[in-house]
Amino acid sequence: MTRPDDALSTLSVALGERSYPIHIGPGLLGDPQWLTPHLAGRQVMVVTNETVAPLYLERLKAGLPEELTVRELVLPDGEATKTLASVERIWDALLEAGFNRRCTLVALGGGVIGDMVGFAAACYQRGVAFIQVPTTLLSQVDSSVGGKTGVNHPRGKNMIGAFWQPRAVLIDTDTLSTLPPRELSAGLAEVIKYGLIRDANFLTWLEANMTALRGLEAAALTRAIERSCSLKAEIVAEDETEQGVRALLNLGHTFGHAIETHQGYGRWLHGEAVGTGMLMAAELSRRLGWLGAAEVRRTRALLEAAALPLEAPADMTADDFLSLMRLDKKNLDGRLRLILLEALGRACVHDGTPAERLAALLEDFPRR
Ligand SMILES: NC(=O)c1ccc[n+]([C@@H]2O[C@H](COP(=O)([O-])OP(=O)(O)OC[C@H]3O[C@@H](n4cnc5c(N)ncnc54)[C@H](O)[C@@H]3O)[C@@H](O)[C@H]2O)c1
Ligand SMILES: O=C(O)C(=O)C[C@@H](O)[C@H](O)[C@H](O)COP(=O)(O)O
Ligand SMILES: [Zn+2]
Repeated sequence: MTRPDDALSTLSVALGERSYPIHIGPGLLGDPQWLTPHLAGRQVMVVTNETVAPLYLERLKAGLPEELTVRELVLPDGEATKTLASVERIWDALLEAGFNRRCTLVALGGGVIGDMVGFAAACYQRGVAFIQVPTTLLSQVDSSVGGKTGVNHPRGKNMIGAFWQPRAVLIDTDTLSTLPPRELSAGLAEVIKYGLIRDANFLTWLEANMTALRGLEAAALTRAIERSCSLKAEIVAEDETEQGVRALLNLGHTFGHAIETHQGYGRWLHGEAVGTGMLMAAELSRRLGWLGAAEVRRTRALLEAAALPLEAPADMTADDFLSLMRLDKKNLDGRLRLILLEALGRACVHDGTPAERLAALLEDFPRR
């Protein structure tokens, strides 16, 4: 039986009283039935950015009942704006509107907006409700789910933040029609991540469907979003605050965050840096004797098919990598903790990588 193209699906992030739904499908934005049940009270602040506002803000507002007090805040675009100063603008707007503890923040946009709005909600009057309405592939498959919120610091990525879960995640797959190809590829990096860490069958499916995904074919995109969200929801339900298994979602991120920070936030997209970082992790796993050369070639081919960069930045030395990687939040007691691959579809946390093996990888890994 084939699934109709306009079918909606709902997943759940199981966190007891704080459990929430992830609704996935086309046409969700303007339809009041999805947003309204999750509002905490009558005050709603929609936060978005200058790129997304002209595309989707009116559509979202059309789905809100008239009797609500609705305010909007349109922030500048870009990873470089993921700062405490931008979050202060959200708090200023809430105070200026006289919003109280029963207000709801709605994050309409990609992961930058989602992370900042979630953090603003976590702190405003010690915590108010928020809803994620992700509009990039990356935010639909990853950042909108799981409650990691926060901002960057000039010295390190996502260094300031809080765990704060949304009330709901509303994924309108129609929004992907306006996404630039480079952003689509960045999102595919996090999709590939799920296959690499936890689902070898999904990885095989991605290999067979990469052309359809890059061609924005609705059925393929929906399946990739559903599988990604389902894997993430499972992990978050098991380990909300990253005491154990959740760290696997960081595959490629120790290298990737170092690239993003070194290059100045925004020159490399998060997904691009993570894609290259995953290849670095796969190659290190091979050098430690866990992966075979053929498995690294498979990983590289899939990243290449997703049009992701396969080389590290030319101006980044091994020492640049190491000094930034030492700041990573996963490290404990001065030991670097890396997510490595024991097989395609199975990842582990490793804190015993010999320093000389890591240094050699960082020296040898191709640059462009
Ligand atoms: N909290 C988490 O668990 C988590 C997970 C992964 C990534 N992140 C964070 O997410 C951020 C990256 O998110 P991102 O890739 O969505 O980047 P982004 O938010 O910068 O969005 C990418 C670009 O696409 C534009 N855009 C958004 N929706 C669009 C649409 N439908 N059509 C056209 N353009 C659109 C945005 O304005 C922006 O220019 C990073 O800061 C990363 O650290 C967080
Ligand atoms: O949800 C998680 O857990 C992740 O690690 C998902 C990552 O894709 C995401 O980039 C996250 O923001 C990284 O978090 P950090 O704690 O390494 O900053
Ligand atoms: Zn990520």
